[in-house]
Amino acid sequence: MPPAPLTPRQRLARTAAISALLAAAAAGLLYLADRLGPARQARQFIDTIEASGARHAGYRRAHSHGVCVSGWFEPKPALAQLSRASMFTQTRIPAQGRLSIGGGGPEAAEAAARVRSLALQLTAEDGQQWRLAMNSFPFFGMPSAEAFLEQVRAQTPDPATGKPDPAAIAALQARYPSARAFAQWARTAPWTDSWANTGYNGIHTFYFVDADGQRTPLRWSFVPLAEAQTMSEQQRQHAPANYLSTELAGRLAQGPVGWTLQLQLAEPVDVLEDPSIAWPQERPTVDAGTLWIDAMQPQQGGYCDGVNFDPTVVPDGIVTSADPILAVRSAVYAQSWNRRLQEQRQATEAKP
Ligand code: HEM
Repeated sequence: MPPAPLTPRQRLARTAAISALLAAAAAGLLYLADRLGPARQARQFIDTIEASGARHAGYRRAHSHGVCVSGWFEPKPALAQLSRASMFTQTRIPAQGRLSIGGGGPEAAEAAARVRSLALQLTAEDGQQWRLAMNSFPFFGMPSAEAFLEQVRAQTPDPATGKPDPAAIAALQARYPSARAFAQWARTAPWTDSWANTGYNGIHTFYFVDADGQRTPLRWSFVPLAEAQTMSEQQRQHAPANYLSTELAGRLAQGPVGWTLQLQLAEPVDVLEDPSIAWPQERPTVDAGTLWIDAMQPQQGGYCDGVNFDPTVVPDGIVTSADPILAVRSAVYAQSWNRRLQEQRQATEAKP
């Protein structure tokens, strides 16, 4: 016997049920695309970086060479006015970090690296953390993660020559003004002779959120207290491989080294979500506290080796901007961290 025809009410209920199922499936797919998208992009990034010659088992895929450092941060009252982060009401915040050089392998010559870096992890008494990973350049060379991936590909040595294809590099510079500006910075910026007299820039926009929920867009830099001394090209070429580590150890034997945390406040015209565009120097700044480093240890076996200095780890009172490069960094660093920890575990298990 054929089924009885549906009443209008039953037809409506069936249509509603099918629509609900379709909506749930679509929402599920969107969720999966969102979850898998960044992870897939991160794997692609790390695979490309490794193919460019930077696969050093057990080490970071970038900034592989560095030392662990520790000390404390002394916030100024101005900081607690801009951000309600609980740590900014403390007089001292314990700081752990890592000083490193950009690119290169774990054995890279320290003084020859154009880019130097400072990563930090500040931990509040209530356990909240603020992680930062900054470089000595004042803006990023590429306006998007996709453009940066293109650059990593272009820098991959051609098997025939053992060098990157100069035409590919030139093409990138022709296409991206920020790449040209970066090359100009790399050619002309002073080469200081110490990690301690180098400045480090956050370059991404973050929001500081005060007790009333007021959001201030800003970027930060750590400006060295140590006097700048520069190195000539000849001095750099003849410096021992561990020049910066030895120099820092000598300084720390005399006492702590410091940097002022300087906040640069945005004007309404400033581009918030593109770290390849530096804000004009005349923007107002706030001196927000002092970082002191008083100890260092080798990264091998040091506590910083196992830390992922993901710059999107922020306490309540700091909010990341929608800068897409910042989001990509988070996924890529996790991928790099996973791979190196897995390799370290395998190496330990393989030991007799
Ligand atoms: C799409 C852009 C970027 C990619 C794909 C990328 C990639 C990486 C990777 C793979 C690592 C190793 C992470 C680890 O194993 O823990 C790393 C480390 C680092 N990156 Fe980036 N990076 C990007 C942009 C930036 C920017 C804009 C800055 C600074 C302003 C920066 C600063 C650093 C620093 C300081 C480290 C070393 C952190 C540490 O000592 O653990 N990176 N980066």
